[in-house]
Formats: sequence, C-alpha cells, structure tokens
Amino acid sequence: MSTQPSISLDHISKIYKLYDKPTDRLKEAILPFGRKFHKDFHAIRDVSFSIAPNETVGIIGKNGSGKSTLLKMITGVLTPTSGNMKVNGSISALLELGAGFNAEYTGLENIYLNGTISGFSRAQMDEKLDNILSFADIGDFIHQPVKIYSSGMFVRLAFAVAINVEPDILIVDEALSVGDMRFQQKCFRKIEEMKQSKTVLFVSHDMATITNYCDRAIWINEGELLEDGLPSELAKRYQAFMMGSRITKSSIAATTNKEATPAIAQDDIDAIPANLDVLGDNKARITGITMLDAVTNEKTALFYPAQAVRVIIKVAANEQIENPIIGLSIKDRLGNIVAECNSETSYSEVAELDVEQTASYSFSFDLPHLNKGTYTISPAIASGTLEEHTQHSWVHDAFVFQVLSNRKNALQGLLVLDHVEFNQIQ
Ligand SMILES: Nc1ncnc2c1ncn2[C@@H]1O[C@H](COP(=O)(O)OP(=O)(O)OP(=O)(O)O)[C@@H](O)[C@H]1O
Repeated sequence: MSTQPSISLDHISKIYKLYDKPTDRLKEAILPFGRKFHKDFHAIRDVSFSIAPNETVGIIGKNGSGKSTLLKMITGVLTPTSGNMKVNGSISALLELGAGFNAEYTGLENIYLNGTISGFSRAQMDEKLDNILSFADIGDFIHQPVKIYSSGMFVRLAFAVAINVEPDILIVDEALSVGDMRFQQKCFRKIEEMKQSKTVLFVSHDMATITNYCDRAIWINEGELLEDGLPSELAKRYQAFMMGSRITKSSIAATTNKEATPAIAQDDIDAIPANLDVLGDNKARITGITMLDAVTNEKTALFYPAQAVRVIIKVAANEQIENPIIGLSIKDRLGNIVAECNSETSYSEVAELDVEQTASYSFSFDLPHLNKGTYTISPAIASGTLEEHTQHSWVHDAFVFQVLSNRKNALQGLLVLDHVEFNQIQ
C-alpha cells in the first residue's frame, strides 16, 4: 500500500466572487481599467490537512461552513483560489443527488455512463453489473429514466455505482441520509468493509455516525479548520458548540485542560424550548436545563454509558414555594422511564423560594449503562413531601442527549452489560 497521503491540502483557500446584481458581473468583464464590481467571500480559508490511504475521516461543521466547497475541490469540481492540493488515487463521490447522472437516461444507461466517466470499458461494466443491480435492489425501475425515481431509489443506485467502480477514495455526503434505515445500514456495512483498504471521507451532521465509523474527524467552521482529531473527543465540543455555547478556538484549547473546571454561568444554562408539554399549576416554572460532563464541566449532549454527568436545572417561582422538591426523569426514545431522581430521595432540603426568585440546582450522578441511542430528560419542580406533593411544573423531554457506544460491536437492549466474563467450564 502506498505510504503517500491519498489526499493532501496545503494552505487551501477558496474565494467566491459575490456580485450585488447580475449586471455587475458583466460590467466587470467588459469595463476597462480592471474595476472591481464584486466582494470577495472566503468560503474556505487556509485549510491544511492530509489523509492517509486507509483512513476514514468525517467532516463536520454547521450549515454553510464550507464542507461541500471543500469536498468539491477534492473531487476536482471546483478549483482552489490558492494553495496546493494533491489527490493520489481514483475518487468516487456521492456528493449531490444527481451529480454524474443524466435524468433522461434509464438507470441501466446511467450505470454505463458512470462507468465510462470512471474509465471502465463496456465489457468491464458488464462484469460489475450484477453486483450493482443486487446492491441497488430497485427491480424493474432500472429500465426507467432516473427522472422518475424517488430520492431513495436514486441514492440506492448512486451508492451501488459509487462502490462498484473500485475507487481508491470514496466520498459520501449527506446524500445517504435519504435512503431508508435498512439501506443505510447496508451502506454502512459496505463502508466498514471498504475502510479496511480505502480512504473514506464523509460528511454528516449526525455525530453518532461520525463517532461510530470514522477514525478521525475534521471540524470546519466558517471556512476554517477548527479542530482535527479523535471523533469522540471532538464530538463533545461540537455538540456543545451547536447547542449555542460560546466556544471559540482559544477556549477549546483551554477547556481540553481537565484541571480547569469552571462553574457554569447562569446564562450558560440553556433556556427551555418553547412549545413543550408542561404539566402543573405553574406556581413555579422550569426555565432552563443543561447537561455537563462532570469531569470537564463542559456542556455537552453526548455521553458514553455510565459516564459521570451533571444536570443543571434552573427554576423561577411565580409564588412563594415552601418545601420545594426538584426532580428529573430520564426517558428513552419510546418514552419509557429509564431512571428518576429528586432532591427528596437524595435527602437534600431545598430552601423555600420567594415570589419571583430564581434558583439553579445541580444533580451529579453516573449515567446508567445505557445502550447507544437518544434519551431525554424531563425536569420537574413540586412542593410538599414525596407522599403528598403538588406538581408546579414538569417539562416533558426538555433536554435531548445521545449515548454513544464505546464498543466496536453494539448489541441490542436498553442497557449494556458490563464486566461480562465468558469462560468455557467443561
Ligand atoms: N457558488 C457560490 N457562490 C457564492 N457563495 C457560495 C457558492 N457556493 C457556496 N457559497 C457559500 O459558501 C459558504 C460555504 O458553503 P458550502 O455549501 O460549502 O457549506 P456547507 O458546509 O457544505 O453547508 P451545508 O451543510 O449547508 O451543506 C456558504 O456561505 C455559501 O453560501
């Protein structure tokens, strides 16, 4: 296997010219003295990285951060404005639905068209045809023009072609997300197989996907490379960033220092989203909720099974509340309650709340050994005793978090079993 990087970017920038009016473009082209009628927009600014031949790398970044521009430059659809780029090997890219396909051609004709683009003869494509057809599994639609395909059918064919033209580098954009669950799983199994020997680059907004399938993640923000590292590490900061916490390049460096565990500022507690189901008499309200990694004190919504966490709940009293009880439920995606806790069962007395007083409370605990998936937290404030209390506010599913798998092969079930020992005894 080649030791050369399969992709290497050296100080790559891409500037788009933005014109206020279409006529400005024309004016700029025809008027003398080189007068400028455009503004420069840096979609990618000074990005450098290289990717080894058998690496699987996820590119993340919020909408408009420059991911597609970057991938288009790697595939050669766009030319960088400055910098050097080297690509070593053939690329098969599933970038935008439709790219490389002729809408008027049938699926079958498009298979051959794509084969030609990738440098294969008709006879070579004849040999690949069975594999492509069985992977795409779209039956007789293969003889219909692709313009009548559903987006799901389209992605099936496009992916089947992309993996069968023997690329050295496979690039997959969000496109895959339009396929149905079962097909997506089939694609990921294929990606898993290909990543042993090929370079796989993919863009996804789904952090769990990147954490599960990639060896490395690159985070692009406003055209710049913000971080390049282990997906599980980067995912936590990315999630916090997407939740609106004020993370900048310099504060990311500072928060990776585990010794710095600052207390959370009041305005760092996320406000409760509007339109949630709230039960109670509204004498007190839940106004905010946030989850933190208990070790680093960083805001995040991505955890591993049994990880130490803190949940911060902010309340505001509309009336005087004697003997407040603060609590929370953790639910799975089907609404089953996984676990609950409250200030009473933790033997903590909560001070009375005056009218219009606000207060924040923190629960620290180790998450259960939850299996990979999406969970929610429903916080509540009541008053009285556990046996006899009045519910003031119970906000269903106020906070959503993900549990990632820290195992290579995840199994079924709500919980993961730990310290499993298996021996042959006879
Ligand atoms: N042809 C173009 N001319 C001018 N600006 C462009 C052009 N293409 C993209 N942009 C701008 O460049 C920035 C980066 O766009 P790009 O599509 O690369 O982002 P992205 O990270 O892929 O976004 P998304 O996740 O929404 O697909 C955006 O602000 C976009 O508006």
